[in-house]
Parts: sequence; structure tokens; C-alpha cells
Amino acid sequence: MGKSPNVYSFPGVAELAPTLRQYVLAQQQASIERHGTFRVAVSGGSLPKTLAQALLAKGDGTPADTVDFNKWEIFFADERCVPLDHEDSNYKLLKDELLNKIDKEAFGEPKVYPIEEKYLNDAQECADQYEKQLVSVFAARDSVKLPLFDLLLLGCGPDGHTCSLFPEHPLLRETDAWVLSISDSPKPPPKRITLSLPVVLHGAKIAFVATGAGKKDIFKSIFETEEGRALPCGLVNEGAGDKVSWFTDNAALEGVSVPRRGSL
Ligand SMILES: O=C(O)[C@H](O)[C@@H](O)[C@H](O)[C@H](O)COP(=O)(O)O
Repeated sequence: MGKSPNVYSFPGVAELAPTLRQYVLAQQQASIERHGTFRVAVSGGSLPKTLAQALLAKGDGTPADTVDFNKWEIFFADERCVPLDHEDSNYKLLKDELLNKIDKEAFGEPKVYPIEEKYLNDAQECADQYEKQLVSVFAARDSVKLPLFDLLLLGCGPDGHTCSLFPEHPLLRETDAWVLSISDSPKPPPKRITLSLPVVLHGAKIAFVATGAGKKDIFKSIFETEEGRALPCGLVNEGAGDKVSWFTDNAALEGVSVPRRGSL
């Protein structure tokens, strides 16, 4: 890819949120201009909370600073195979943190694509059916090789995983399927579905949101070492170059040698 990812660093989440908002709304605007909707994939973890902080903030009222949720189509970059009202569900997390708090009168309502509960017992079936949902939105598999998300909003685990793509896992080598199942996730719960690495890399923009001193070691590895470049987050950096942006904080980047900026 050649070009490096953009790394943005802030004193903390409160300072990061307005820039994340600006970034997401710029992608929203560009996507609506391109094709009338904004197709986003989101992860679980700490992301929904930070995203809510960014998106539920009071804008300045201009179109460029207004979230147009009616145009949003939200998918899950990864999901746990549990009922949608289960404490482990990424859908529930997003609903509790963001969706339920949207002022729908003012900002509209996103179309959300959760996994289908009837397939929960079989992770592979759950993944296949989720892929079918993607096919129905992004066009038939025979007409597009990969779905094109306008924006993927992802986390970075302490081992360098992203979505439910874990270090050295065979799923990282999958080149055909759009959505994969995993039954031995090292992070509980074990049964999950995840977008494949080629789908992530194909995204128009990819943003990692990861903060706190707990990320220091893994950031050092990802940004400074060969080994780290082979971890799932490192592979996204390598494969998607400057389509990737990292929204992080000074605590996570302490002692990490990577060029960073404090604004877009
Ligand atoms: O379903 C999941 O487990 C998440 O999608 C996962 O991939 C998460 O994004 C990372 O583990 C980072 O989590 P934090 O943001 O909490 O560090």
C-alpha cells in the first residue's frame, strides 16, 4: 500500500470525540453524495460508547455538522452469537449506548442490521445468513466481489485483534467469504461472526478507536515491530495504508514511535 495510516492523538476521550465526530460526518457527507446512503460497520468493546459521545454531541446546526441518521445503514463488523438482548450482544451494546439515545425527531433513525436470532445455535449458519443480508444490500455476490463499506469503525484488542479476527487464526487467510464464523474465540464468548479481512481492507475508510494506557504495549508492537505488523490490526495498516485512521490518546501512545496529529 505504501502510504501510512493517519494517527490522531488527544489528551483523552473527551478531546478525541469532537474530532471523531468531524471525521465521521465528513465520511457521511461524501457517502451520501456518492450513493445516497452511509454504510457503516461497527465493532463492540469500548467503541459504541465513544461513538455515542461523538455523535450525540450538540452540533453547530450546519448541514456539515449534522448527523443524518435516516441515511445511515449500520452493520456489525463482528457480533457474538447470543440473543440480541443478552449482555454479551454487540447489538445490545450499540442500542444501549447509542441507538436508544438518538433524538429521532431531530436526527432521524438509522437502519440497523443485527444478526438473526434463529441461527444462533450454528455460528456458521449465522455467518452465512449475515452475509446474505450484506448481499441483499450491497448487490449480488456475482456482481460485486466485495461489499464496499463507506466506513468501518473498529477497536483494537490488547493482543492486536480487530473485529473477531484474532492473531494467527486461520480465519485471517480467508479470501472468499464476506462473513466468517469463529467457534474458538480467545476472547469470550467463543462463538462469533466477523467480517473477513478482505472486506475490512476493501472499506472506503477504516477508523480504529482505541484509548488508554492498556493499549500501550500493543501499539508499540503494531507501530514499531515486524511481528506487530503481522497482527490483525497491523495487517489492516499494511493492507489499507492511508485509508486507515487511528483515533487514540496520549496514554495509549506513550513511548510509541509513530508520527501523530491532534486534528484532521
Ligand atoms: O465483539 C468484540 O469483542 C469487539 O468487537 C472487539 O473486537 C473489540 O473491538 C476489541 O476487543 C477492542 O475492545 P476495547 O475497545 O474494549 O478495547
